[in-house]
Amino acid sequence: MTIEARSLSFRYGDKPVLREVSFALTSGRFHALLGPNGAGKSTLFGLLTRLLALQQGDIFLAGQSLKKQPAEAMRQIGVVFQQNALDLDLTVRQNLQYHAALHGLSRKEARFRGDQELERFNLLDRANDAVRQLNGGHRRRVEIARALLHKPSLLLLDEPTVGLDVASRKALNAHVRTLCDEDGLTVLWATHLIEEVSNDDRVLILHQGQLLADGDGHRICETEGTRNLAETFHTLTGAG
Ligand SMILES: Nc1ncnc2c1ncn2[C@@H]1O[C@H](COP(=O)(O)OP(=O)(O)OP(=O)(O)O)[C@@H](O)[C@H]1O
Repeated sequence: MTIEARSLSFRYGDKPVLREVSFALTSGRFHALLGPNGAGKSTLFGLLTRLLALQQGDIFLAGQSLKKQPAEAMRQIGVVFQQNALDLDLTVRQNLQYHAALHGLSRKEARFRGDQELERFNLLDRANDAVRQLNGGHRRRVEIARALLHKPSLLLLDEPTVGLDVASRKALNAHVRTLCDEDGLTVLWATHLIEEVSNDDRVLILHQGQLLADGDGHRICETEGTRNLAETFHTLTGAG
């Protein structure tokens, strides 16, 4: 399942934040949305998840406009926002079950799906622990497991490694990549950290609300005449 943005522009008041942003993600691939702080990544996520209302342009999910089929379309999407959104005082399992109920899963299904995801994320033994007892990396894993409970085909992650140490960042990034390889999940991973992006990824570089590059990492480097993505990112945005 793919998502396509067509000519998205967005402003807060009279401040333009996104300008004519267009792209189409490829089903089953890991896509890195790379942009410095303030580039407009979270705003773009807000539009893709309908937290923000479209102002200009449209978004298509599996060919259907979000304007026409919002509820149906949203069932295909799982989201992990930048801010941790788990209830720290509930257990891991309770957090998952609560979220599953919001998606209309029965109690039995919720328990089954929750435990299935926890097992896959190597967290089943922590199911009865309060989230507060988990380290940052494990909390993020629970959030991703939660986002996958309703079996979406597209996973959006907005700077999911914020606040994690280097080892946890690497592990989380690697884990999400396996979800693409093993489950055919389409992933859009927003980050300002070049080390989370690989040359083989599809890379979208956003800067000051404009998409400056979109393509396979190595191709972008060829086009820009740069040695690697870090240099490309720096040349295009001044960041990195
Ligand atoms: N609610 C808001 N009202 C006004 N301006 C906003 C609002 N939210 C974001 N902005 C501004 O819009 C621009 C893009 O912000 P956005 O959060 O989308 O970028 P980002 O790439 O996600 O950056 P970060 O990683 O720092 O969150 C920034 O200049 C930000 O200050």
